[in-house]
Amino acid sequence: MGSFLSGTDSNKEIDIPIFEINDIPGKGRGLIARSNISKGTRILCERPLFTVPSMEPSLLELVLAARLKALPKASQRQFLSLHNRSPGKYPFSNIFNTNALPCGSGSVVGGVYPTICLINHSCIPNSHHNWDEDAEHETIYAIRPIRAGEEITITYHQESISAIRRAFLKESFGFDCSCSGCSRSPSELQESDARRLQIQKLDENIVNPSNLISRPNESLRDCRSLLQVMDVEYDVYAEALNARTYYDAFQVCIAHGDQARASVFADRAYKGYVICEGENSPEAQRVKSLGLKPAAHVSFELCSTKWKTTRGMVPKSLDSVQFEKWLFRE
Ligand SMILES: C[S@@+](CC[C@H](N)C(=O)[O-])C[C@H]1O[C@@H](n2cnc3c(N)ncnc32)[C@H](O)[C@@H]1O
Repeated sequence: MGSFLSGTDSNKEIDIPIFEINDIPGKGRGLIARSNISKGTRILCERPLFTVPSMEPSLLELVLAARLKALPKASQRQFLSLHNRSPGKYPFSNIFNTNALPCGSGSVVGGVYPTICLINHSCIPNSHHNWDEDAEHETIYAIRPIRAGEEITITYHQESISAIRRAFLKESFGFDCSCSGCSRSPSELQESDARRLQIQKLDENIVNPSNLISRPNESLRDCRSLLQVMDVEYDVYAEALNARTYYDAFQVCIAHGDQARASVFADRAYKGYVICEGENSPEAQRVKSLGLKPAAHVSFELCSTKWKTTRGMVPKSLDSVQFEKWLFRE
């Protein structure tokens, strides 16, 4: 448990860790890049000390005490050395709540890690954390180039306006966020908030089943708008974060029988997943195979066959502007 695998560059094993653990003014410990790290590099891969589902505090304290007791002494020390944002009653639960990362997006199960739990937060992070259910480990990938000396960051909280984000970080983790996203001027923050609200709204529209069934053109248009807003809000980070939106666009197309566009969207989703989860992640592999065989998806022609195409019907001679228009049916 808690075993640490070194970072890898372009899937090649590196002997020297590509980061060091330092004290960072105002943040406690954190991870600092020792050398330049390129986008798509696996910085860390770690098994959890343990995983625990969410439960009410007094029960959690008992469960954690039992889990800790079952660990080797060295791992117990690793857990106890993690930051506790509110010492006092329920010490194990408070350490767990300060550090646990969900085992998968939206999961109620959390895992704690000796090194990954030392990574600090940024609202515009340079790295992405991902739980691999099959391998039962958490990975950290660089989602943009990171310079030597720069802090490695992940996000503890997604997509909300700065006031809500900052209140959540204060309440749950006990700090006032001063990341590059939160340190923007008031007018820039206002613009960023407007984009984040738009991102939330578009996300909700895209997953709305009635749009998918009867207004797929609208769903595709929302995917296109979401990609554009993400590019402005997240700049060079967006390429990795956009994987999910490309996969949504894939699902819209395949539900109406359009294998040509679906295969292009799957390829783009795959490229994003490779950056933030690695070539061998289950999601990257699943989306890669859907790019080759879109009709294998469970929703193939689920809503209609009105957009029916074959995979071979992707146009070859369009310039990039025309190709995007074709892709999003504009
Ligand atoms: C998961 S721990 C991260 C590692 C921690 N810095 C340590 O020394 O162990 C979360 C805690 O780190 C600190 N932290 C994380 N991100 C921060 C940030 N952007 N600014 C200030 N403190 C931060 C807060 O004290 C938070 O409760």
